Amino acid sequence: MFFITKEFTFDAAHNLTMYHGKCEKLHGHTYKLQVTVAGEKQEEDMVIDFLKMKEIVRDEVLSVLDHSYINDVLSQPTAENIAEWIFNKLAGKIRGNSFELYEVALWETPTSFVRYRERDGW
Ligand SMILES: Nc1nc2c(c(=O)[nH]1)N=C([C@H](O)[C@H](O)COP(=O)(O)OP(=O)(O)OP(=O)(O)O)CN2
Ligand SMILES: [Zn+2]
Repeated sequence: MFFITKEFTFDAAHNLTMYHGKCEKLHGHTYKLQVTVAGEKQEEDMVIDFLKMKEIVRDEVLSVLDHSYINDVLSQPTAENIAEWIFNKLAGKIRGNSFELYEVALWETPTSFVRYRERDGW
């Protein structure tokens, strides 16, 4: 089993509406996103082409979130909810006979990140 990871960044603003503290105020982050696919090698001895991952993430995620106000997409845009939303946007697009989306990891700050997988037991 191989785990293929591609990394991205995007800039966005948000405020946590159901939160009492500094993050209820409007502020922004440069989010770091890692998308990981699990699978076996097929044609060209690749699991999935990094270029294909880049195109899918650009079309499905970055086109919506980069330079956005994330509350327009999610009413409570915690890192948890954003990572889950990204996973659900990508899962149907990154699926084949020999590979599938494994994990989305999302950094809100250099020291704070979440990882989301649809199921446990990998
Ligand atoms: N479990 C979660 N906790 C917090 C979230 C979240 O999405 N999930 N979000 C926030 C705020 O959005 C905040 O922007 C990030 O918090 P924090 O890591 O405390 O930010 P700092 O800039 O203070 O980070 P440092 O790297 O520690 O300076 C809060 N909590
Ligand atoms: Zn924040």
